[in-house]
Amino acid sequence: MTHRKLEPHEIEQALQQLNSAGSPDWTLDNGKLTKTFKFKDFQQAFGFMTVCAMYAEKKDHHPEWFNVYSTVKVQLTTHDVSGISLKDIDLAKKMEATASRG
Ligand SMILES: C[C@H](O)[C@H](O)[C@H]1CNC2=NC(N)=NC(=O)C2=N1
Repeated sequence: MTHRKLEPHEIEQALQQLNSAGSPDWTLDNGKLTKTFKFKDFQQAFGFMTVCAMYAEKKDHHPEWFNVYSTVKVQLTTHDVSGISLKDIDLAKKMEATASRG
């Protein structure tokens, strides 16, 4: 997995890809790949976080996130490169797949 800091046009392309499947929820917010996931209840939200946490640990790439009941706001960035890398895109894709699986 690449560590290179992505160029703005590459991030734009990745955002379009991430959003093409569903609603245009992924944005670049303060230099971070951001989305607020809404679930049915806390159990669904925490189940999502559990799956993503194990994936993050396996990949050694960890999200910033904020959970209130059924809402999980995630902010992805790569500290190593002070920006967005393919690691963030990969984690975002995993989060999409996990959330849509329910
Ligand atoms: C030492 C360890 O590999 C690094 O600190 C990893 C851990 N998790 C990480 N997570 C994120 N989001 N960015 C990083 O640069 C990062 N680096």
